[in-house]
Amino acid sequence: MIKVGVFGAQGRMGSEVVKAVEGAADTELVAGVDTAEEREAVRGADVVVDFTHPDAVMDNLRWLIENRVHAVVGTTGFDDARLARVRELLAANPGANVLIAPNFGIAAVLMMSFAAKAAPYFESAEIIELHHPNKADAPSGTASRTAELVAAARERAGSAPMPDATTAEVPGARGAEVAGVRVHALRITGMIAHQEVVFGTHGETLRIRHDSMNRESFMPGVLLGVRRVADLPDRLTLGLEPLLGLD
Ligand SMILES: NC(=O)c1ccc[n+]([C@@H]2O[C@H](COP(=O)([O-])OP(=O)(O)OC[C@H]3O[C@@H](n4cnc5c(N)ncnc54)[C@H](O)[C@@H]3O)[C@@H](O)[C@H]2O)c1
Ligand SMILES: O=C(O)C1=N[C@H](C(=O)O)CCC1
Repeated sequence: MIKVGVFGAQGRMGSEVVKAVEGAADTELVAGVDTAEEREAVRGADVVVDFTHPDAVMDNLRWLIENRVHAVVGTTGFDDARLARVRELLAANPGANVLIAPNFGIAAVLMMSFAAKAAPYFESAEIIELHHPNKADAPSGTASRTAELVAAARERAGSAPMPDATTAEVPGARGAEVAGVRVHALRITGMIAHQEVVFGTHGETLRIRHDSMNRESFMPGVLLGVRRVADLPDRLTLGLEPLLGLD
């Protein structure tokens, strides 16, 4: 039995994780912790899953790493500075591995992988992400990672800069730029998590779309992370790709 704790247990994702951990045959819930509750409640857990808030996750990670508890992190908002801090904490404290994935949906991971594969074949690539309006961060972690993967694939292929004649712009009309790729974030009541990567070249376009219809959709990926995090070859793993044989 893998002993699991959940940070953000009262939240939209955390409450699904609690159900998934309780429902799986090989995992056992030690405790769910939410705001203002004591992290000590998860002591004894082999793995803690964090779906909290970008403002909370770094201190949670520090606590887990210092206490040698493996971490499976779905909370978004990671940038290079945050990742450098996590590496620093891991270097100073033996014992715990960390898996941070911006999206635990298996189909979402495939969508990112397919987008990276397609990227060198098109002049233009832009990303539209659509989420529920309670989301704190924009653009989404998934969109940022997709932009980075697309940019890296284009760079490896020696792609020319994307054409764009815009000289007059209402601020924001062309979206945000992440690794040189335009990202457009929509916040729409009734939606959960959706993304379309739009590619174009002369006479042809390709749109790669992913839709999460509910939050259960993330649970197979979360449980995969819980089962594998302790044995991952690197102390810090980014994305579910290596666990799916995709990188
Ligand atoms: N990686 C993925 O597949 C994936 C999927 C969905 C959401 N997310 C991300 O997960 C995060 C949470 O999303 P959500 O929709 O569940 O949000 P939510 O607001 O519904 O839930 C977050 C919960 O965390 C709690 N919380 C805040 N600070 C805390 C702390 N210090 N300790 C313990 N609990 C704390 C809040 O009270 C809340 O109950 C966001 O960053 C979101 O982008 C990632
Ligand atoms: O609901 C959210 O918030 C989600 N966040 C992740 C992101 O930022 O990419 C994944 C999808 C759901």
